[in-house]
Amino acid sequence: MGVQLLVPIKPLHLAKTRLRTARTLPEEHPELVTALAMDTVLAAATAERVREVLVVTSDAVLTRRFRELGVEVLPDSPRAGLNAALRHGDHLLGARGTKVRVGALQADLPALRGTDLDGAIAEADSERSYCADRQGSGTTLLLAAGGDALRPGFGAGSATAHRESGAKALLGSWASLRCDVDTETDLRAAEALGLGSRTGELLRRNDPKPNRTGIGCSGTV
Ligand SMILES: Nc1nc2c(ncn2[C@@H]2O[C@H](COP(=O)(O)OP(=O)(O)OP(=O)(O)O)[C@@H](O)[C@H]2O)c(=O)[nH]1
Ligand SMILES: C=C(OP(=O)(O)O)C(=O)O
Repeated sequence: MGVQLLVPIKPLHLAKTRLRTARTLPEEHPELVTALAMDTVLAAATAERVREVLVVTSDAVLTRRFRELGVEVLPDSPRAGLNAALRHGDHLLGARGTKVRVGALQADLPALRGTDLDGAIAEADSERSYCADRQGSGTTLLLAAGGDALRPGFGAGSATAHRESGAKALLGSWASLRCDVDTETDLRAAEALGLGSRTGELLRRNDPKPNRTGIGCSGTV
């Protein structure tokens, strides 16, 4: 049957404000956010237990870029906020009559492996379930039970919120599914696991670090 995964992404000019890494130039930040999300979505699409991956966004550039890749994009909720965006996506699928089993996947999992996602979906069985991030506080994946509503509780401390709302904690190791990237430290952790090609290429292009001073920075000095 397979899961329909909603991947919410903020407008590029608002996204990933904590991820001001010195490894990309400020003007490259939208490209970094896009690369993280594309690596996430393309990896998720390789999972055998995933039927389709749908991006939820109001950003015109992201909409065009994902559609060019053949990924369906749902319009964001008129009401701001991550949980509203997810409820809106869930509602749109229900209204179409195409809803099977919905899940929400964070858009910042650039080391994701389809096999880890398959492992989590298998462990969830048919129950409403969540996978916490590597710190144990956030949530990287939330799966609804069967054709039920998703009931997302994302935000600070969402792992606890999801557990307290009755969702089952998924306990497998799945390092690539738990490694969401909010900070430079997270980006290094994802890199150690192996980044997807888009994020990896963007960072490699900038190694050694971007030269903001105009003073030579390659080779020895
Ligand atoms: N479609 C949509 N996605 C959202 C919205 N708010 C947050 N998201 C997405 O939800 C995910 C989790 O949000 P955060 O981890 O807080 O990411 P962020 O807000 O981009 O990062 P910071 O600015 O560093 O807090 C990210 O993929 C966001 O792009 C929203 O209003 N609409
Ligand atoms: C919104 C969340 O993401 P993050 O921890 O990445 O901010 C969450 O985990 O619920």
